[in-house]
Amino acid sequence: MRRNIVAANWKMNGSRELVESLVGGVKAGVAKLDKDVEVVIIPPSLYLADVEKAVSGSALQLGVQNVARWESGAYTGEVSAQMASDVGCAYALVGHSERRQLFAEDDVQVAEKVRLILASGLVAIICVGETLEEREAGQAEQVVARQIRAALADVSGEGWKKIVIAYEPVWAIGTGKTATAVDAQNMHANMRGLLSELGAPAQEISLLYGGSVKPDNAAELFAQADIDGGLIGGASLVSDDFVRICGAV
Ligand SMILES: O=C[C@H](O)COP(=O)(O)O
Repeated sequence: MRRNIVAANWKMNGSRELVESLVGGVKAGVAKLDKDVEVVIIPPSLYLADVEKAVSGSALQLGVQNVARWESGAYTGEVSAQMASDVGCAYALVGHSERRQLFAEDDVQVAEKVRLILASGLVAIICVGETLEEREAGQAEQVVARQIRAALADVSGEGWKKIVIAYEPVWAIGTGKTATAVDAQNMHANMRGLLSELGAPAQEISLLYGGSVKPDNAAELFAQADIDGGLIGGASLVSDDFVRICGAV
């Protein structure tokens, strides 16, 4: 179902102390917002239980940053989609550019993970986006379309209700450079067009923007017709900033 979503990807940051201070602040701040927005906290897996405790009694949702390509078994260090669901997650990130670049996660693996995420009843937040070289070579749309087609290869029917796509230009992640609102909107409109082509209920799917979203640029980005919220990295680690971003929806 299409809805406004703001998700906090803590990446490999955090501690029990941070969980307490940050989630407490976000919980209180978001409760005061008069906004129709689903707020998702995506901490490192080790802190999921702590965050779950901290968000209890609020509407904040929980997500996992990555899941394994396998259901269960001898895969030391991995965490399955089913486990994420078991400990209270509602969302799973998949295909983040850091996973693609640093952990060689390719389109085939992303599709496998999407299948397992949906089979476990979680919503998949599928991350897509081009590098600076790809953008400068005029291939941004092509790259994003390839990533989306691959990730959604096995999705159909009810599965579409569990799909969210986050467009994150790689050159904008953690760099302070953001796509202009117009460029981001154009890409999101293309993505929605592609979803229609693929037989998805495109108007019902939430599309997020990520990449250096801050309190001072969030409102303009979120005001675009095809941008339904954001995937926030650095600014999600500062409670006031993150709450202001949630309020910008
Ligand atoms: O998952 C979040 C994105 O990678 C954006 O990170 P950032 O807000 O630090 O640029």
